[in-house]
Amino acid sequence: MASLIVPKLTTSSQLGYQNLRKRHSAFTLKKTNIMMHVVNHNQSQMGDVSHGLHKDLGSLPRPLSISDIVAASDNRAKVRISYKGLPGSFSEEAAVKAYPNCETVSCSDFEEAFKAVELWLTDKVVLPIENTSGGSIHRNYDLLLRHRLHIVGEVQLATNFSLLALPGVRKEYLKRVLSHSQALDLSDDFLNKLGVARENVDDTAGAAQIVASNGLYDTGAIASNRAAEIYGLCVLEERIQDDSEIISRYLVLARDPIIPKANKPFKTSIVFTLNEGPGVLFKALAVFALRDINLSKIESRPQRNRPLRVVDGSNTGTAKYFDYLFYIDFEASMTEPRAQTALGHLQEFATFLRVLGCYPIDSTV
Ligand SMILES: O=C(O)C(=O)C[C@]1(C(=O)O)C=C[C@@H](O)C=C1
Repeated sequence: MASLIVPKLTTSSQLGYQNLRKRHSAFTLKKTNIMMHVVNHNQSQMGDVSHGLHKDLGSLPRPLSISDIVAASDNRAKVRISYKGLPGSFSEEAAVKAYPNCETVSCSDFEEAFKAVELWLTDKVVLPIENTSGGSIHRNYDLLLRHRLHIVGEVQLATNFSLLALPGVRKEYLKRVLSHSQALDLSDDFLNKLGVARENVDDTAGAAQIVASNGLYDTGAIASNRAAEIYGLCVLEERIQDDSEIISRYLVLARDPIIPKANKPFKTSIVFTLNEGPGVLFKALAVFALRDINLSKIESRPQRNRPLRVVDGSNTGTAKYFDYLFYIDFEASMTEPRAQTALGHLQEFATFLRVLGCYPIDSTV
């Protein structure tokens, strides 16, 4: 029987995590506040010691504790959200859609964006997980398991790509186009007709930023209209993607899970492993069907730390099977008895089971 893993809160004394980009002054300021809190606290304690131990102990500053940090973050007016990319990227737009008054914190990769939450530098991280044209972003499924954050929300966003260039540049001047690899792939027909070279960069907004800051008159960028505004580029053509409509789905993760409410439809995401055998996956899926619980997504990923399972069959000899992790999203809240019994049932034969989060369904685009 699998044990249900209740993820632990990850805290750290590494508040001086230095690698995050400091483009947002508000973020740097807040970060400095936390740092200063720690530094001031230590300095005043040292001052007391140097003047002898005559002071009333009650008046000495208390050591900083986790509750101070929690209180500090609760008092902040704005939620801080880390994301991979530059301002103007689609991930940032997803963060703003979910939390319109948030402070967004740009990070150079997903690991950094996750670490920012784990080190209490930001409150949440936004992670693209799938889109209707490109499918699942597999690497990001792996991140869900590698980190101990909880999914607290999902965001669906219409993703429309535009061709951007410096003011005065016309399409026929362009020799190459920069963008995120997926944005280039999903605009394949348009780029073929344009007959330009393609170059991958980290994110769509990064492409716009490179064109603008280097004054590249022969280079276009595929990015959003918002990125055009931010980096002072012109929109040469809108909605250049091959599929007329692309919807991207992002997950929002935080250190603590949320308590599901009854007034909204909720979804639960889980990951589990199974033993080899006939019909085991069928049985796993049946625990939901039996309780009339709709599954909205199923994904499998290799178990990278143990990719092959060796099974010794008495008649068939030794066999090696690929070993998988199964990720499932089902449309029920963890507060519902049918969801709890379904997971209890699954635990009877799953070899590992973890609830990644329970969160309100986003049905808006
Ligand atoms: O490059 C960006 O703007 C991103 O945010 C990356 C992102 C996304 O996460 O939505 C953008 C568009 C692509 O379709 C794939 C990835």
